[in-house]
Amino acid sequence: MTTLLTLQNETLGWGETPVLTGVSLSVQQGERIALLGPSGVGKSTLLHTMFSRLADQRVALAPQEAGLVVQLSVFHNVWMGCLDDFSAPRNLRTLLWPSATERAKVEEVLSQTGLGGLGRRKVSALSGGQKQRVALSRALLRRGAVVIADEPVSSVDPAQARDLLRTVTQTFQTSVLALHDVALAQGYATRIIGLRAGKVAIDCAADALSQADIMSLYS
Ligand SMILES: Nc1ncnc2c1ncn2[C@@H]1O[C@H](COP(=O)(O)OP(=O)(O)OP(=O)(O)O)[C@@H](O)[C@H]1O
Repeated sequence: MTTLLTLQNETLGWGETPVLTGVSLSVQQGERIALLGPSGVGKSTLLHTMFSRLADQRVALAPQEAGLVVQLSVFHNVWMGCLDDFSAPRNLRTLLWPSATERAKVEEVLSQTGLGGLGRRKVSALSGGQKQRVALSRALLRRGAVVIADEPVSSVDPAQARDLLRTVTQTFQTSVLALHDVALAQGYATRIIGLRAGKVAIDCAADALSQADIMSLYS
């Protein structure tokens, strides 16, 4: 088994303010990890730390606020996922005159996220759920060893959320997703990390946990 990152008794936070203390965990290649816990407990904080510790890997990131440039088209926002694969002049050319091949590559991932045919649409004209799927499409186009995503399907319907997580699983060998839907998390994850009151309260194989075990995070 290959270990991608390890945290050992670490305090995580922003500036002087600790959010999580005594965090010890590692992420192994091939795991599908769901990060659960009440709002504000520190899921994004932990994802941020994991992302920064994976600097030697190609990581696709879908942050909670999506990080989209809403004045640009869906195509351009998705293409951003692979900007660092190309030179600045090539990226400038793509910004102004995307080629048919580039458009087709993006269209392929858009069809996987239910956004087929919307490449030329301005992101500002999309719904919240569509914007979320643009952010996920950008991660899918990027590919990489790991995907880190913060509530990537919170604004889409349950059936679509399951389909999208299946696509994520097929594209990435390793994934760490913050989720708020416990049933969705149990269906997707091989491992669940649960945060409660500033600590890692659960770190366990998903199939070894009952619904009640998980709900204790929220009581
Ligand atoms: N970029 C940031 N700068 C400073 N403080 C932050 C930042 N992001 C989060 N925090 C703080 O860290 C704490 C934990 O927030 P975090 O976003 O990690 O929780 P969360 O579990 O992801 O919440 P939610 O489910 O609501 O997204 C909060 O007190 C929050 O204000």
